[in-house]
Amino acid sequence: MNTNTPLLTDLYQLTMAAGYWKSGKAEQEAVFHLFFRKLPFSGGYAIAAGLGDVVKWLEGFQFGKAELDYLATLPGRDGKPLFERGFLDYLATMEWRCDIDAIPEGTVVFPHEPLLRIKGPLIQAQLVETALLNIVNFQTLIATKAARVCLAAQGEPVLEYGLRRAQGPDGAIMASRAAFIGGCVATSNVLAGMTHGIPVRGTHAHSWVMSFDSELESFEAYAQAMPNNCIFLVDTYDTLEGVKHAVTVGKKLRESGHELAGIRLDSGDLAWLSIEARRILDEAGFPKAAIVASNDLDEHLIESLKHQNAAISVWGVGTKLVTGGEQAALGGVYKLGAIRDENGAWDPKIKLSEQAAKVSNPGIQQVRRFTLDGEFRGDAIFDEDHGCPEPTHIIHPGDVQRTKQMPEGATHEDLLKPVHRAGKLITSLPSLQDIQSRCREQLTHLHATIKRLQHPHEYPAGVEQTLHERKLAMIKAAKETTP
Ligand SMILES: Nc1ncnc2c1ncn2[C@@H]1O[C@H](COP(=O)(O)OP(=O)(O)OP(=O)(O)O)[C@@H](O)[C@H]1O
Ligand SMILES: O=P(O)(O)OC[C@H]1O[C@H](OP(=O)(O)OP(=O)(O)O)[C@H](O)[C@@H]1O
Ligand SMILES: O=C(O)c1cccnc1
Repeated sequence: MNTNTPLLTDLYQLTMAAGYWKSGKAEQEAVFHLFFRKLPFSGGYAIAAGLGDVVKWLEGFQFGKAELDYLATLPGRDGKPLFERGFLDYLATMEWRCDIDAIPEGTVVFPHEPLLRIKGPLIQAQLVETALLNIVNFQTLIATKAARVCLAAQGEPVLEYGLRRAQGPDGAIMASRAAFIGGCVATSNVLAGMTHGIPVRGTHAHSWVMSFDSELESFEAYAQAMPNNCIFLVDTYDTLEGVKHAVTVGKKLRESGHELAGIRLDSGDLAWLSIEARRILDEAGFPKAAIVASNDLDEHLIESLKHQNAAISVWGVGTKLVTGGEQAALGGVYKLGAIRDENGAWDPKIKLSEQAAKVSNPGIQQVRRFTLDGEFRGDAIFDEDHGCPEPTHIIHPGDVQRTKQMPEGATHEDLLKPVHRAGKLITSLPSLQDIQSRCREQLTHLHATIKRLQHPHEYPAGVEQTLHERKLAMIKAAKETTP
């Protein structure tokens, strides 16, 4: 199915677009920000991901004949066409003309920070909301999960095994991409390998063993067929007997000039079995044979197995990685920050809420990150139109009592970088490998307490004080004028 079309959207984006067109607001310049309010997995950080696919999706942002013909068939509540011909003719000539600034993929990010900023004709910036959220929410969720899993594995390789249990074919490809960004070294998903250049790896299933009269016979046949990819799944009948069969075949492999790459454990007590398997392999002269483990793993189980001194050297993680496990979605949102008035001045916009953390930030936002002694020390969300005063004070987005000054002597960097200008890509996008390296490097700048799984320390990310004060004034004014 081709999802590279502007129809990958909610109908209400198109009804609003028709409204903007009809009321003469379509071309009015607006700024939207895409951000999330709450970190996933009760964690201490998230990893930005999805921008590469956003850029690809926007390459297909044209209303072609098929799309327009379909839209022309949609009925309103009275049975007459929902969309006027004039509006559809306008869509037919539409070309993507917005500016995009984005936090590069693989960057550690925090609540309320715009991951994407879209500036351009109101109608266009509005029409892309749903697809951008779909792409960025999912990939940021999975890249974050992968980073957590990989940190728990303490640098040992993590393989992504999720295709069979992912949320559909497209979700699986995006999950493989995001999992690689978060630190997985390879995927079992061959199409993701071809599409994104992710290394592919694989062992064999229980069915292979079961299709032979004995396990030993199955390993021997596999060694004949795949002498350069021998990782035997040893738990079909009796795991430690399976390890011994792997050793028997490993010795024959060696005689033919090949090496036993390892074994895979997929059930039972993975700590005890891995320790026993390691002993058998070492004593038989296979100290380099890897022990791969799989079976419903996630970051918590991996951390527990590490505490139990499991002798696992490669981690195969599927379902809980590619689906997000305990968290099915990242709740990222897309909000209007400002709109240009008739005089050409930016008019900041705010969405009110009873909950402080749900009141949107007004203006044209940028994120400034402060680094001291190689450690990320805090982020300030500020309005680019007003600048970021120094020294910089930030206010906690959900609790105005909590303020913090960014440390003196810290260096700083603005995280949102130009990607599109007037609809054209003006930067070269990094390779997936470079994005993965960035993610790994970024995580080294976070204090260990922010990365721990249980009750992590909260990273200081907040609204710059003068922006906060303007926001308070806008809330007050809005409450006074709202009937
Ligand atoms: N030492 C361990 N400590 C904590 N959890 C473990 C340990 N060993 C295995 N597990 C996990 O316990 C869960 C249950 O594993 P177990 O193999 O007993 O059952 P299972 O998944 O039903 O087995 P099967 O795959 O054969 O159906 C799995 O998620 C597995 O990863
Ligand atoms: O547990 P996950 O993290 O989702 O990892 C993927 C799982 O998929 C396979 O099991 P499956 O029973 O589908 O097939 P197999 O064991 O016969 O290979 C594999 O053995 C893993 O257990
Ligand atoms: O290659 C493997 O071991 C594999 C692939 C997919 C799912 N589970 C295991």
